[in-house]
Amino acid sequence: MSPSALPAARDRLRVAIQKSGRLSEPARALLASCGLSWRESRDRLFCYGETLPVDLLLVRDDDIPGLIADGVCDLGIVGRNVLAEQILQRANGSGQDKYREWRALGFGGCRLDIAVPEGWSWGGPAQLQGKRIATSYPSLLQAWLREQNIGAQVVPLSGSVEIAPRLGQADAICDLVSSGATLAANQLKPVLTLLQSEAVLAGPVAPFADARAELAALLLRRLDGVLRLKHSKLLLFQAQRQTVPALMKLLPDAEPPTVLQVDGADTVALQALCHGAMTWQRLEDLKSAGASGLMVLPVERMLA
Ligand SMILES: Nc1ncnc2c1ncn2[C@@H]1O[C@H](COP(=O)(O)OP(=O)(O)OP(=O)(O)O)[C@@H](O)[C@H]1O
Ligand SMILES: O=P(O)(O)OC[C@H]1O[C@H](OP(=O)(O)OP(=O)(O)O)[C@H](O)[C@@H]1O
Ligand SMILES: [Mg+2]
Repeated sequence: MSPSALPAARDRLRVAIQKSGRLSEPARALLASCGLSWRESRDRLFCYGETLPVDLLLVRDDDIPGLIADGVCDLGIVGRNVLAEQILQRANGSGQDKYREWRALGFGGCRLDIAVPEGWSWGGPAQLQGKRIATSYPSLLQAWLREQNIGAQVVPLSGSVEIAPRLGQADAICDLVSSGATLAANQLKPVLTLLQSEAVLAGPVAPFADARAELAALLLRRLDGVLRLKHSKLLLFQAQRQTVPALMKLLPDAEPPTVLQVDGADTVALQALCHGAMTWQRLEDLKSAGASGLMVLPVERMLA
């Protein structure tokens, strides 16, 4: 799109998410937990924001970076794997990035791995010299091969990459791995990780120059609050004052606690916001160190 065709100033924010697939439900749930709600359209492609002027566009995940680059959408939720691949592809053409990762969102985790037939004894990246590698991420793979100074042939495929070695199309593959079940089913083993991926919020490199700037800042503030509290719990307990330092050593992930005197004696009540997982084992360790009346409460929202 030429600069003159850029969309006019807008006072609503448009966020693209995957229409259907692995990221669609968690992306929607995350935005809803930021206080957004939408009126459903009949075609389920565009949802009008009701609580805030933030609309949703439901699309194929691969289209999200391009929609942001063209200014059709302001923000998008997409896998880092897709974003990184398209940033490289576009950089080849223009040398300029128009969008970037704004926040990692903590779901949709997977890796972009190189995998080889189980029968290979793996001796390191140099073993890929002169080999054919099938992938849906040709730019990321090409960039890595260049960096490693390995001459290998990249075989681009849009899907079912794991079957390529069995079909004789390639010697190795470079594809997304989560549980590893698909690799195992195809007698392949992972040997290298090129990228650790998760869903990310993508947005333009240049700041918004109209009302969208404030809306994006509001959304980011809420997102940060939600992401920060994802695993956080409020821990309540009682203890003897002299045991508090030892107990706090067991809570390195806690914010400085609020300490309240319970009676005239030495007993105090503590409340501490803990950011790590509050497992049974941790509660039992606290009890052994002198804590009593332990209670773990969920934290829904926080505004610093
Ligand atoms: N096995 C996996 N485990 C976890 N996350 C994954 C896995 N495979 C892919 N992902 C992540 O989820 C994203 C979306 O995957 P999905 O399979 O839904 O995409 P798709 O088939 O390309 O969908 P679309 O129809 O929107 O193009 C991927 O880009 C990646 O970030
Ligand atoms: O390590 P695993 O847990 O087995 O997951 C890895 C598989 O998941 C994805 O495929 P998907 O299931 O989305 O199929 P598709 O790529 O054909 O759409 C990815 O492309 C791998 O093939
Ligand atoms: Mg896709």
